[in-house]
Amino acid sequence: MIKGTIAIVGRPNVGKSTFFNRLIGQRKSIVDDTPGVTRDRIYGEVDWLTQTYRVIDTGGIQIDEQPFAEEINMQVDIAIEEADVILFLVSAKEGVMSDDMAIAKKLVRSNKPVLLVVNKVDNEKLQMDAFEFYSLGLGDLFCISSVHGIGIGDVLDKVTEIMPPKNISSYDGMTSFCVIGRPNVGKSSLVNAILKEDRVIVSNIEGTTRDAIDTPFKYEGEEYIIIDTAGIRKKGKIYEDIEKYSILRALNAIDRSNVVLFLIDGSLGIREQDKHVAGLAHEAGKGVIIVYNKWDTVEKDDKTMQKITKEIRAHFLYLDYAPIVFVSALTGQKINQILPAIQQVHDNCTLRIQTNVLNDVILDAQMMNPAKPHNGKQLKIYYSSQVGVEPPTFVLFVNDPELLHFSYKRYIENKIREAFGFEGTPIRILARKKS
Ligand SMILES: Nc1nc2c(ncn2[C@@H]2O[C@H](COP(=O)(O)OP(=O)(O)OP(=O)(O)O)[C@@H](O)[C@H]2O)c(=O)[nH]1
Ligand SMILES: Nc1nc2c(ncn2[C@@H]2O[C@H](COP(=O)(O)OP(=O)(O)OP(=O)(O)O)[C@@H](O)[C@H]2O)c(=O)[nH]1
Repeated sequence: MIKGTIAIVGRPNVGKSTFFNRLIGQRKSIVDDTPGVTRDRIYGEVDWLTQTYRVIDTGGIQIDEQPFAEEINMQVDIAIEEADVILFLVSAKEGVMSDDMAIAKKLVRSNKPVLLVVNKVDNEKLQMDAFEFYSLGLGDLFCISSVHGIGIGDVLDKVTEIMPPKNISSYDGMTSFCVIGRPNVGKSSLVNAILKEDRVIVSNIEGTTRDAIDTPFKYEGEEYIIIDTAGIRKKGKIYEDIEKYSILRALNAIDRSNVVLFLIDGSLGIREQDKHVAGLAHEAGKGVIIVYNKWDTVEKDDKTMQKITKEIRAHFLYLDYAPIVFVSALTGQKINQILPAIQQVHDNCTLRIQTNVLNDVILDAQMMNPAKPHNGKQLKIYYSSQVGVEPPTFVLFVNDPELLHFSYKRYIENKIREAFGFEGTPIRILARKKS
């Protein structure tokens, strides 16, 4: 689980993206395997000791035709809004610049934990030069060289030390969910339809979901909470028009949710941008429900639903576990299917399978269809056990983890799903060598 968000800020050319890539380095290749996810990504994850943090490179958030000072200003605003800890990057090669001072001033006022990180300290001489950054008034400094990978661990140690604890436990016992989707798919309308009262402003102008907060409510004895995805409050429309920023907002909401509703606009059908959104939902390891909205606008006969289901499956192969519901937020058609679906999916996300029952299924699967030998070596699964929930995570104890190939893992996953359901939740399967 993500334990907090780190944002990198700094003026251009101090080495933010080099540092960012260094942080997310070893995980990048895994994440980039998800199809449809933006390649020039500005967010990633870093594992440090036992924790996982989200990292944002604000340097990648740009607005067209904005004066340069405006742009940095916005990047710092976004970091202050989104991050739990801010890493302020400066460069020992260039020394203190006026833009550094402007950023420092803003950060000091923000009351967020800030670490001053002096980059490009490639040698000892530059280390001496770094001292001038004490003049920025941000306290201790961390000298690093992103290119050479020096000093990064000390920064992450400090991040771990000062990261404020996440206050997610207040939502214990409730099912939290968020609604994500391209602009204008009907997110606010759906929230309103679920709540049956106008707590969220609805309008047909793109990017108008604002000023909402997490909304708890009760339905048939169960407690739910809708996690808000609104943009920076009252900072103006410009922020909400930035696609990369809306992705960050969605990530933040997804982190805090048990279940994600991924909305598609039925009046337009599946669009390219939907793939980015779907990728976010899938990567997070949360429960996912695909909601095909504006069903009222679709001309249909008795085959339409089947046809669209096929289309959705073909476009979002990696979300094959997610149930699909067809609704109209406007007319209220089939809206009553949503909360039961959320509840069911959340139950599946937290389902625990008894070890002996699980082992029966896995051993049967293995007997029916043993793994194909690889270089003359045959995979053997001795036993397995479920080690986690949200998402359900299984460890297979095997003779050699290298022998567990993607297709066989897929086969085992399908057998687990056949036996236990798990609709709506991704499943993780890991292989360990039996000791
Ligand atoms: N010597 C040295 N050069 C570095 C180091 N880190 C980054 N650089 C170089 O500094 C230049 C700028 O690096 P970037 O990572 O693109 O900087 P940035 O802050 O992301 O720049 P913008 O994208 O303009 O915001 C590149 O030529 C890097 O190779 C370092 O630790 N030492
Ligand atoms: N016909 C029809 N129109 C809908 C439905 N749901 C939403 N709309 C309309 O679609 C438009 C956008 O709805 P919103 O709920 O504001 O969409 P949103 O996704 O929150 O939009 P942003 O805040 O821009 O991201 C409004 O004009 C809604 O009335 C639906 O089920 N059927």
